[in-house]
Amino acid sequence: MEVNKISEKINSSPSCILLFSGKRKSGKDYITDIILERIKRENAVMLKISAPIKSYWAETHDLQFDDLMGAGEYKEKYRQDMIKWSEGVRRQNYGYFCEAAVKMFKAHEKPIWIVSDIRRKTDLKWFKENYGSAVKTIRVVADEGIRKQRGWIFTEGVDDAETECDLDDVLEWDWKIINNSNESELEKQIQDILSAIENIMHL
Ligand SMILES: Nc1ncnc2c1ncn2[C@@H]1O[C@H](COP(=O)(O)OP(=O)(O)OP(=O)(O)O)[C@@H](O)[C@H]1O
Repeated sequence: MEVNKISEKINSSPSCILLFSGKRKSGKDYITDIILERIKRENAVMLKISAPIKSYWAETHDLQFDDLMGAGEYKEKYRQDMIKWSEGVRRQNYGYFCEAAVKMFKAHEKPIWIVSDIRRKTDLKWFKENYGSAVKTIRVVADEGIRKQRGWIFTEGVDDAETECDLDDVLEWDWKIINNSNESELEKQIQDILSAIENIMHL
């Protein structure tokens, strides 16, 4: 028990927080899964800001949390309502769901955090305000044609909504990953990020 307490304390300030954003089907999940796999399990945790929103929605509407988190059609039925509700909460406290995700995934137990679904400038702001230089930002980019091949279809009310577009005019990212299905190019970009993490961890 005591040992757990100590390690929690040591890791209570994360060394590195990777914030990923990108358009639908750019490959955020694909890439963050690879990065998580390559980092030692005991060092990293994956956070999804959408998880506390979907968890609340599942509980209060008698729905399946896993299906809401999945890539299938199930979540689409509830998307607009979840967005509307979460926007109301965010208006009162823009960091509410970021903080809820940190708690939900017990992120403070690990030194490296990977957040796969940053959508708003206020998400960036909250992490930077709270964790400063530990925060690194990554934009995943893929050509529209490639995203279409991966199943993306432009949907009014979704692809033109703030949730998908708020970060389009942010130009400064620590890394931009081009994910057009060129495996060796992607591998090199992932290696750059892993090397940077390694350097940070050895400081
Ligand atoms: N480099 C790649 N090589 C092969 N398949 C890929 C690659 N990148 C993404 N994919 C595939 O494309 C599909 C979409 O990728 P992914 O789910 O990671 O996108 P996303 O940005 O998380 O999408 P969304 O925002 O809609 O959740 C998935 O089936 C994924 O396996």
